[in-house]
Amino acid sequence: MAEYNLVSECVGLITLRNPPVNALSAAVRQGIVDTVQRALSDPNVKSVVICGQNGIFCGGADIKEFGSNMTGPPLIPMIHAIESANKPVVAAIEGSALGGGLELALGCHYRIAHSKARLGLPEVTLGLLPAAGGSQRLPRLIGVPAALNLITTGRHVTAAEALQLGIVDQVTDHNTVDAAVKFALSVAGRSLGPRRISAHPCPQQPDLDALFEEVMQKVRQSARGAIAPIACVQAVRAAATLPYAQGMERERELMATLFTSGQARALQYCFFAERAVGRWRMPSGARWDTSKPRPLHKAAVIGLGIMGRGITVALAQTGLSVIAVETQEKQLMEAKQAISGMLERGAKRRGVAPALDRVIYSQNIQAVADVDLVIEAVFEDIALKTKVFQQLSAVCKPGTLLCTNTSALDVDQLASETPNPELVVGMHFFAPAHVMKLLEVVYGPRSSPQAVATAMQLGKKMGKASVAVGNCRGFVGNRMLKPYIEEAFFLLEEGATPELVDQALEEFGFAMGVFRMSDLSGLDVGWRIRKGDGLVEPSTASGRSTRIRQGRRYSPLGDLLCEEGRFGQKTGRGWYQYDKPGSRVARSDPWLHSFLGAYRAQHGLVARRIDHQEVLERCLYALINEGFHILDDGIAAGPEDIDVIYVSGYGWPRHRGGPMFYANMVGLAKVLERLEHYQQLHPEVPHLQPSSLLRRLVASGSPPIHKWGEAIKKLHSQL
Ligand SMILES: C[C@H](O)[C@H](C)C(=O)SCCNC(=O)CCNC(=O)[C@H](O)C(C)(C)COP(=O)([O-])OP(=O)([O-])OC[C@H]1O[C@@H](n2cnc3c(N)ncnc32)[C@H](O)[C@@H]1OP(=O)([O-])[O-]
Repeated sequence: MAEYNLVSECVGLITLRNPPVNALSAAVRQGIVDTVQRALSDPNVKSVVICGQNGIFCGGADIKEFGSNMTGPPLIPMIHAIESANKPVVAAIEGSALGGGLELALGCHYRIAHSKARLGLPEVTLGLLPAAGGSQRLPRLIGVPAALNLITTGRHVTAAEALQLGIVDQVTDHNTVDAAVKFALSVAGRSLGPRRISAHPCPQQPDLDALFEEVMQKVRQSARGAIAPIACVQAVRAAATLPYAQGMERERELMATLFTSGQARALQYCFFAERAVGRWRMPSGARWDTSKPRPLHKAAVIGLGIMGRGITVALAQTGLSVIAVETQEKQLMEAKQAISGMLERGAKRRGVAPALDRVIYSQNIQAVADVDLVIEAVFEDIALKTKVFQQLSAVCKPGTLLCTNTSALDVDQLASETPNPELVVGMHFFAPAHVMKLLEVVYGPRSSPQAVATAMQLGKKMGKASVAVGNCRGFVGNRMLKPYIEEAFFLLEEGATPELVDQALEEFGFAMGVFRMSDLSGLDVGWRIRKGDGLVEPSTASGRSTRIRQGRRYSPLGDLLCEEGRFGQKTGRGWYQYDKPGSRVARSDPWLHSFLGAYRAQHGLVARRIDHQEVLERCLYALINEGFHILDDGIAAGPEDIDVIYVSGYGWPRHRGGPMFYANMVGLAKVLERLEHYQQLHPEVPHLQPSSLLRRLVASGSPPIHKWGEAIKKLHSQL
């Protein structure tokens, strides 16, 4: 809907009305066509202002309409009508002007933005490109390099940067609509030819071919198989090399290749999934809109190792004052330096003053007596964490929320060490904690809805993708990672190499394959956990280590490498070799290949040819199958929770939607059939046994992902 008013006697004011972001739905588009027509045909009107209600200009095309037949007036002629108008049209930009919203503003003759506004063409993040003239008008307005950067990254720019780039004509700290109306009055009657961007020639670039070649190479590399960024470069190239009308035709052709693509559906699914996980529910029925978070003024972090330092920075950047506790003096001093450095760098990036005084350091746990929330981040040892929780229960004021950053230990066991288990939740951060987007908020059977609500709200304030999950071994992310890693080990036993497995996964879209990732995080981390589980056995006299443990197939390959001191990057040797300890460039290691050969010979294993398809099926379907178990256990509220966890914390390629969405795309029957196939070949591998939920979904005709709810009685999915 678009509302029309005559203001200041001769300015037609058009207000977009479609809460919450004034998306350009069919009704809004019709409203704009009608109101622009009305303004242009009203002789009293000398100029026009377009604005959005509720302090937001326009969030772009209505993404919810993409899945259905589009009705209503198309965007391109609507914007052309504005650009070719014979009266000046001024866009009053508050809040956001994104995608079709910015394209609408680029069709206007002038743009006035509030200093807090954000502008951008983020279509590439939805698997699309700016298809309402944005890929043709923006390069003409701000030049090819700047337009290429905005369109291929989809990043939002501040009003200040938009002014500097030439996207907007004026920035105001005051009422934007008033400023726009005043501006519109001042330009009434001026010639509009020079203000029609589509008529501008595209600023020529010296050596245009070289520029596009360089950008295309960079984009192909970072895209990791995503097709939209490539199409974005091709669309801007059309703007730089073709007349406007032909460029628009090229934009339309390229958009047609993207609009119905699986990648676009995956990326738009991620967009809505990231918003759905904020509307969390617990098996008890407690939910986001019935549980009031507790106000937080002061927080504390116990243990200032790598994780504790990152968590302290993330907390301080929300505006909270933080007590950072580390009992070891040397560790405390080093932490203080590291944290100050991270705060300064973060502040510089955000153009704000570093909040160094917001963090108070102490060696004494007594210092946290009056905080509202504590996050414990000490070494991953149950005995040590138990002691800390007992100390906190004695020191903290009544009602203080006690959170643990454990990545695998039992949150409810820690809760039972305190007089108020309802105040205990897990807040599982990912390294580096002030950078990584994902936060698993882990509730135990006794965690109160208020504790979960408070942790989820704090996660949102920290800019995290916060997902509420139930307490179980490895929670969601690490629990699914286990079968994925085990399958990778088994593939090595059967003839694969780390290079082959990693290449298959990286071509699929992962930033890093499982073995390069293992070298980065350190092989000793998993070794310590396997030791804790009683899985690691000393090599037998014959040097042959058993490959069945606790009744199932087990590959000791990782243990054997650790026994050799090969912990990965940190020791310069792991599944790959590195120039020196700490360097990051992985190179094939002949030692590792001969070690694998010897290992197979020792165990009477005959290497066979393994292709990328098998690597993907075994590693990804094992992980997905565990996802179905997690849904059936009610540990994750819905497939979107699992997918947001994997996309924002485990490097699952966003243009593949996430493990559960991918399974839906591949076809549940296919996933089931392949799991059954591999389970027959490897009966001693329980995680290949298809989950009963997967069987139920296939038996009920493989319903689309948003309908999985019915099959999972416990599910409280929202899609
Ligand atoms: C032709 C043209 O070239 C092409 C093809 C296009 O134009 S493609 C479209 C391009 N536009 C975008 O990529 C911008 C997408 N939106 C955003 O980035 C953000 O929303 C925001 C504008 C910066 C506000 O952030 P927020 O944090 O204040 O609120 P929110 O929680 O995010 O959103 C609040 C609610 O609004 C919903 N919503 C937001 N933008 C929407 C959109 N464009 N269409 C439909 N719904 C939208 C969202 O799902 C949520 O719903 P619910 O969960 O409450 O039910």
